[in-house]
Amino acid sequence: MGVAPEVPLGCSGKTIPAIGLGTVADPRVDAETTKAAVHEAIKAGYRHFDTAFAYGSEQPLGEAIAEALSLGLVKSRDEFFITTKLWCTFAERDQIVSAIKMSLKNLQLDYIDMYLIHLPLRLTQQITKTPVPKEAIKPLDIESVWEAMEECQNLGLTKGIGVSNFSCKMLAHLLSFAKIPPAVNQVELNPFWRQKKLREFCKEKGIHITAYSPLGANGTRWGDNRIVGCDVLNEIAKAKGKTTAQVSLRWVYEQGASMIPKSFNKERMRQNLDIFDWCLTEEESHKINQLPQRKGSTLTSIFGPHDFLLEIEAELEQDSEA
Ligand SMILES: NC(=O)C1=CN([C@@H]2O[C@H](COP(=O)(O)OP(=O)(O)OC[C@H]3O[C@@H](n4cnc5c(N)ncnc54)[C@H](OP(=O)(O)O)[C@@H]3O)[C@@H](O)[C@H]2O)C=CC1
Ligand SMILES: O=C[C@H](O)[C@@H](O)[C@@H](O)[C@H](O)C(=O)O
Repeated sequence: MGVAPEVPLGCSGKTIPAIGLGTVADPRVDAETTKAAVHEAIKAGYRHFDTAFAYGSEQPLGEAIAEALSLGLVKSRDEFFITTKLWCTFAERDQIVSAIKMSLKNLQLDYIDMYLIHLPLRLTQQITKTPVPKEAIKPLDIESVWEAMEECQNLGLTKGIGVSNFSCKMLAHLLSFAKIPPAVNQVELNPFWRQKKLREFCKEKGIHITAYSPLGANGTRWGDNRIVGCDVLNEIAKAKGKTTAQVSLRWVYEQGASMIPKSFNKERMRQNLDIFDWCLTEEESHKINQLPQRKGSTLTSIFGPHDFLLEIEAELEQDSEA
């Protein structure tokens, strides 16, 4: 296995590597660059990778995995933990099994480890430009969509199923009818978006949280340097001989979540793995827990300022209240 410890996947008895590599580059990069970054990450010890149909990174990730297996860098497919996501244009009962099969083909895999509903909404058309027209954004028929997600797991196309960007309220509704409960909710989680309510709810219900944008998406269009440039985190980092990025990732790990920081830079991807043999003191955690809350990526910034999206955002924001 890789160098990252495994953390429990809720109460399932299964585990997930505590850290994985995110694969969305912004600005977007070509497939060869993504493939080369994944190759470097595998050499550094990463075994958990996060992708999505929408990212366009499934194919280069699949190629890098196939190459690592054929070179003997990794002995068996089972050593990897691969998450991918159902895109909103396929979020309908009768399209989901073919959507996962498409992702499997892109990834050159027989099964996925974790298949997530990417967002709590459906799109009736591909996004060609933003803002997306209001009439193209529809609510998710979660009961029938989840039934198809369960079918994916029952068919052996994925080992686990879960969701992404779901609120406590959405999860409670899902749990009320799910035959297979969601194993994961992948959400933004970092020292500036601490998701206290959501973390407590998920802990109680046995739903594992995976943190996206654990570094505040530094340098991307949907993020900024509020984490890597934060004086409080910087002070803690200096005292420990670490970087602010490492302090942020360590804080996420100490909340029991797994995380998927993206770095396509050889040194930084290695730096991000080096967070497991030291810890934050109570005082340091206390300081972090006082930082002002500010969410990075929002649905309205991706799709446009539509009322339905504003309602979802308001619901998601309640879950990060202190
Ligand atoms: N489910 C969802 O809706 C979402 C999922 N995601 C997933 O989560 C992943 C990670 O989230 P993302 O939003 O990309 O943001 P991150 O918080 O992981 O930040 C990534 C940015 O930080 C930089 N960076 C990485 N390591 C360091 C470091 N040690 N010091 C300073 N800067 C660093 C990277 O640049 P560089 O490469 O140059 O190092 C990159 O620009 C995505 O790639 C994607 O897989 C993301 C958003 C939404
Ligand atoms: O086209 C839209 C994009 O795929 C967007 O929804 C995602 O990139 C999301 O921000 C994520 O990173 O998961």
